[in-house]
Amino acid sequence: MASNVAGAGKQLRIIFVGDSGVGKTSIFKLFENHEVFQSPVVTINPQTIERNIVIGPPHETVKLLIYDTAGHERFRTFTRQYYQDADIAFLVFSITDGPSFHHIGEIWMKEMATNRQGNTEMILIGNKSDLADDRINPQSTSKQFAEQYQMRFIEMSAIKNDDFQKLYSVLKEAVTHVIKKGGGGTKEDIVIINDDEPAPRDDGWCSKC
Ligand SMILES: Nc1nc2c(ncn2[C@@H]2O[C@H](COP(=O)(O)OP(=O)(O)OP(=O)(O)O)[C@@H](O)[C@H]2O)c(=O)[nH]1
Repeated sequence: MASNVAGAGKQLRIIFVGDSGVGKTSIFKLFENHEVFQSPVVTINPQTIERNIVIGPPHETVKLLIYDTAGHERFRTFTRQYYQDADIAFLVFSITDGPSFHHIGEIWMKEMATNRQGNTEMILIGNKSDLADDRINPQSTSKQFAEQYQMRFIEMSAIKNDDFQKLYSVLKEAVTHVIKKGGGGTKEDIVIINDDEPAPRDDGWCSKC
C-alpha cells in the first residue's frame, strides 16, 4: 500500500544499504533522535521517518524521507524497490568486518546500478570506529575506494552521539549538491513504501502471509 506525503518544497529519498550487522539501523536511529534538525521527527512506520534539513544560503528547507533497509540476503528482493528513486544512499560497512567493505563494490553498488532509475548520490560510511583495536579495513583503502567512485566518505560510530555531526555535515553537502543539480521530488510525486506489509523471502516463504 502507498500514500502521498503532504508538505511543501523539495523532498529527497535517502536509503541505507550494506551487509547485515554493520549498523544501518543504529545509524538510522540517530536520525530519529538527534536534536540537530531542530524540527520534530515524523515517524511514518518503524523503517521510515521524515526529517527536515535546512540548506543554503539562501535558506531552503528540504524534507528528507529516510528509509532503513535490511541487509540480509533473504530480504534483498524486497529492498530493491527502495533503490529505484533514491536520491542519496548511505553505503555502510563496518571497519571490523572485511567482507562488509568488499561487498560495497561487489554487491551493493551493483544492486543499485541495476535497480535505480536516476542518479543516486552515494556516501560511504565506515561504521564502528569505536572498535579501533578490531579494525580490519584500513581507513586509507576505504578513502581511496571512495575517491575512485567520487563518493563522500566518513568513518563514524553509531554509539557515539557526537559522531552524528560528521554524518550530518556530509549529508548536508550531498543534499545541497542534489538540489543544485535539480534533483529531488515534490509532494506530488513522492510515494511512501509501506513497510508494515510482510516482506516475502526470496524463496517465497513469508512468516506473516
Ligand atoms: N561498537 C559498536 N557497535 C555497533 C555500532 N553500530 C551498530 N553496532 C552494533 O552492531 C549490531 C548490529 O547493528 P544494526 O544496526 O542492527 O545493524 P544493521 O546493519 O541494521 O543489520 P540488519 O538489520 O541485519 O541489516 C548491534 O548489536 C549494534 O548495537 C557501532 O558504531 N559501534
